[in-house]
Amino acid sequence: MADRRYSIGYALRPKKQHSFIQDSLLALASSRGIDLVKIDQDRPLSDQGPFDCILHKLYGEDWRRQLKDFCARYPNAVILDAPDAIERLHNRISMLQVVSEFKIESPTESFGIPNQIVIYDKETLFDEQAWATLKFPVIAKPLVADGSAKSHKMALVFNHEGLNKQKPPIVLQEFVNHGGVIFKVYVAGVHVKCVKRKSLPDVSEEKLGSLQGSLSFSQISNLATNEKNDDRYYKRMHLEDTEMPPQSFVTDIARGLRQAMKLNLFNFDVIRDSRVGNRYLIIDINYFPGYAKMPCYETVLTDFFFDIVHSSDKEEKGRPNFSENEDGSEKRGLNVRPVHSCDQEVRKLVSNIPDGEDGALALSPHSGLPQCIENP
Ligand SMILES: Nc1ncnc2c1ncn2[C@@H]1O[C@H](COP(=O)(O)OP(=O)(O)OP(=O)(O)O)[C@@H](O)[C@H]1O
Ligand SMILES: O=P(O)(O)O[C@H]1[C@H](OP(=O)(O)O)[C@@H](OP(=O)(O)O)[C@@H](O)[C@@H](O)[C@@H]1OP(=O)(O)O
Ligand SMILES: [Mg+2]
Ligand SMILES: [Mg+2]
Repeated sequence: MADRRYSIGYALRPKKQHSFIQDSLLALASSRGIDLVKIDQDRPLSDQGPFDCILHKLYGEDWRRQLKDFCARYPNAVILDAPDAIERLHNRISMLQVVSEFKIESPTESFGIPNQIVIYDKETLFDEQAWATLKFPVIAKPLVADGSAKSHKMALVFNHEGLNKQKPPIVLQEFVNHGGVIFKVYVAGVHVKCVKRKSLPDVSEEKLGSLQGSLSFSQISNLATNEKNDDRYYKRMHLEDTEMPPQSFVTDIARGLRQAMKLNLFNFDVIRDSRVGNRYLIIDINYFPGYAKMPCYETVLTDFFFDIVHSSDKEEKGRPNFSENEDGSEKRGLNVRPVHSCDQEVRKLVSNIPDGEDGALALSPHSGLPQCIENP
């Protein structure tokens, strides 16, 4: 009997669809028995499918209702992810509260969040006592993180004068010097991948005295990145010398966050506190981020989809810990394999482009197709 095929419906905004649903992803998923099918947003969801799983990044009451109706009709379908779980990330306070909800054992590294307060109105903004516990510079971030352009508009505030311009409700978060490099950790179920990006430069005490008011910016780490965050990008952005945080440490944080939030698809931004060297601060968590910028995104996402549809076979659907071993430890997926040259693998699959000299390809344990291998 032919192997069963699985169908994953996706509902994304046009920009997201364009970046995420690439031919290379469709082809790799298809080769492993998974069809990614576009959901027609002009028709009721429950009239479409059936789908084994729904992948979505849409908001609003109508969409929630549609998901509910679909689940009533297809109770075995997996929804990635539950709207209530995603909701927590739409507020920058509840977003980071989750960081205190789990612990990890590490003899050398520690993690947390920067000092921060929330300001709901102008009066409190002018009330010195409210922010007496904070040290300048601070970053003023809109409290709401709903994906709108406005929700990404931030300001680096150097002194009291700079606070006057800010429009509550905002979070005031201490700016922590971190060497101008941010780590973005992409999570798809048990699969975890950390990349480096350019960030705001450090602000020295001497410079702080001479800086006026505030400086506005938006999505700084996304500048110049519609490209993959690979070695070429690191070289161009002079990031190649920055040491990565230990992979086991970021994987442990990813698992803690995933289980506490009950989310499968997110990334989190981490900075390394320059004053403490081995202390890491989580500053942002995003639902369904720009995975396509991650090296090997096709392989990571296909592995994840494979986990999901096969765990739903075993009626473990929707559980964030679907891929744990019997003793409770996680199957690490991508993390345990030495990897290099992933684009080649996918290009070969899509268009039969032959391997170059460095195209050392390993065989997939599942399909016999070449696996994504990354630079060690
Ligand atoms: N506490 C902090 N200390 C130092 N730099 C920070 C801090 N918070 C934010 N930044 C810098 O500001 C940038 C934007 O902040 P943040 O990630 O919170 O915004 P965002 O709009 O939610 O970003 P994204 O595009 O990742 O969703 C970060 O990438 C980092 O460069
Ligand atoms: O495309 P979307 O609108 O989902 O934008 C998301 C963007 O992904 P993109 O690169 O695909 O644009 C993400 O970038 P990376 O962290 O991966 O760099 C990050 O900025 C999210 O915060 C954005 O989601 P939002 O907060 O605005 O909902
Ligand atoms: Mg961010
Ligand atoms: Mg964000």
